[in-house]
Amino acid sequence: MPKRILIVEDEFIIANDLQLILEKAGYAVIGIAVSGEEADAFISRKPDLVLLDIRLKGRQSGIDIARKLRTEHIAFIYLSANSNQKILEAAKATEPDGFLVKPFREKDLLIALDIAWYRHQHSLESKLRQEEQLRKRLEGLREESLEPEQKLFRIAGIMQSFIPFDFISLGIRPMNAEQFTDVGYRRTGFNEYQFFGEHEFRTISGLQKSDLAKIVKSSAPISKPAVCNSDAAGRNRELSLQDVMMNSLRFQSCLLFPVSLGYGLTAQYCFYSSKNGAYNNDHIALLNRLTMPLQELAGNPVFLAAPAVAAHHEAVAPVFKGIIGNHHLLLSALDLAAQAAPYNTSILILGESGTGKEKVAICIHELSPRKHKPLVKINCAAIPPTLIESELFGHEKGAFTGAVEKRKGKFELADGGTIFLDEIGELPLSMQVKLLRVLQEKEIEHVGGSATIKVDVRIIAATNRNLENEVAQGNFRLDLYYRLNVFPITLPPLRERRSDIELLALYFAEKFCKEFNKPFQGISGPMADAMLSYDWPGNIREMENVLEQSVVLNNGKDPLELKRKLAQSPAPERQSIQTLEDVKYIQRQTERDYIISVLKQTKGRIRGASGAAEILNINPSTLESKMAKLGIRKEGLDV
Ligand SMILES: Nc1ncnc2c1ncn2[C@@H]1O[C@H](COP(=O)(O)OP(=O)(O)OP(=O)(O)O)[C@@H](O)[C@H]1O
Repeated sequence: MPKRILIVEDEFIIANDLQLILEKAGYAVIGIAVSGEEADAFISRKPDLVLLDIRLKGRQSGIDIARKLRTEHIAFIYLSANSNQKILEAAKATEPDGFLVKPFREKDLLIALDIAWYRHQHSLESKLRQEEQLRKRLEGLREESLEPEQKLFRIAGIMQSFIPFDFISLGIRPMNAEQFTDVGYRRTGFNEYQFFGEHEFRTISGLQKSDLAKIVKSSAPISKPAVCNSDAAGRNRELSLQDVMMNSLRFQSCLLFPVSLGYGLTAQYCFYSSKNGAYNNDHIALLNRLTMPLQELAGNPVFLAAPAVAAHHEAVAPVFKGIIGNHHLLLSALDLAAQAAPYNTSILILGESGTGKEKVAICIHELSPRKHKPLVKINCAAIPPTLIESELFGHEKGAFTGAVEKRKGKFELADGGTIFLDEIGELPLSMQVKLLRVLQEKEIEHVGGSATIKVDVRIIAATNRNLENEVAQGNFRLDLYYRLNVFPITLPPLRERRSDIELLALYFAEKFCKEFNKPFQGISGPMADAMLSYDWPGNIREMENVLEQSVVLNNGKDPLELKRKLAQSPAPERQSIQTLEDVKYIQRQTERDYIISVLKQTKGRIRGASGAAEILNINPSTLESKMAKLGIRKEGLDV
């Protein structure tokens, strides 16, 4: 059946042209609306996709219509000649499935439609599947005989990837006795929570038992879901428990969701986040759809008598093995990873060099049903452009000089499993077309061969580049970008999650002490201070190197010390070389120092005649990849 398109455009000639192009390409145009009011009538007929001009006749703009389309889950593409930044920002916030700047070519329109439909289908389909899973898991809890506080603990684990929170609580309103009975969990890691009963609520708020109960009793009961942000003006009402929590634990936003339990009782679920503006109508809509199971789970009056359990940390499952940290930015990224892992959706991991993109890719594979099949990694920057096609897709015997025998490519090797395309931003344009074909057709051809080979491979790509900029500069294909960007996950740089520095430092210190068989005597005060105030341009990889160096050069009796200043990399002090690790370490430092000195000589220039790559006689992409691995940043060279 042809896809049904609605055109919302007040310029008659453009609308007519669009209709002709669309019908020629096999789409069914269900109508042309010139205003929001006219569009409303067509939207009720549920088009598959809407082409939407931003400026329209009448009171409503295209952006107003877009908000409705979003809630109705209808795909839409903006068509606009408007480049006003403010309007573009507002348009972006409605999460369009595409954007075309007028005037555009027929070809651009058809590609945009194709991509928009693919993106919409994938995101909607996966959202629905995930929501179904969520409902089933919540309903499943009913069958388990769990203590009330265990129940909220399990609800927390199930909800965390859908509604981001740093704290979740549940209380029954109104409170009858002068007794505080709310329970809560503070998120301390991926699937790790600290229990909060009356004692913990009192400790963090500094309130007496009776004062806390009084606050809850005097807070106006809520009957409708509500979102509050810490920057909301005009707080002239009575202090509520949410205010106490937001102030004491410095939360920036909260979402209150009441469910009626009958007999005048309401269960109040409350989600708190350290991020301002973390909650929106989509979260409320999701909770509304889950009212039944949430009601049944809270409806047990035993909740009222939740025993005060001592604070405990509990790790449910080590799903993200070896990923250290509990900053909310990291945890939100891991939530997304856990959500996407079970499906075949392509994933794009974004983040600066050394933030853990590869590590997260490995975890996603391990969490997917493909875990018993291979995970094949390929660094697109490290392979010379002339070899990359045969590396990825394999070659026939004699396909080129040196191809002495037929060889399988990485895609075939990864069949049934996952391929991790690291530094995807470095992929030459000619290869980008071929990769797009694999994504669309799920088949490859050997270099020098003509037979097509079916492959079943899930793609996880990663980059430290801003791909949108690369697209704008013509270095990356827009269609491939959209295909890969179905599920983006951004890993925060270490300087944006400073609270994890200590945890990571201890983790690496202990790891290397074990590896080099040295007792761990702690980290010296000056080293800890320096690490906490440093910006870590090379992120976790740089920290790992720093700790490795400190352990290698430590005498096993004193606490670890910094062996070089963190801001720059001065020439290494001469050290006694006793083990193979010492040799490897010094080799790496020497290579790092040599590359830095060449880069300083070329004033940071890598490519072109007399660039660092030419002087070092290596490929520029290989040099960039080496720099990333050795934690060298052009910005930090001081040239
Ligand atoms: N959260 C973490 N906990 C512990 N170790 C980590 C964490 N994140 C990354 N690492 C370690 O830091 C190093 C760099 O991580 P990784 O190679 O995954 O980064 P990357 O973002 O893929 O880097 P690049 O962009 O340079 O390829 C690895 O040794 C990895 O094991």
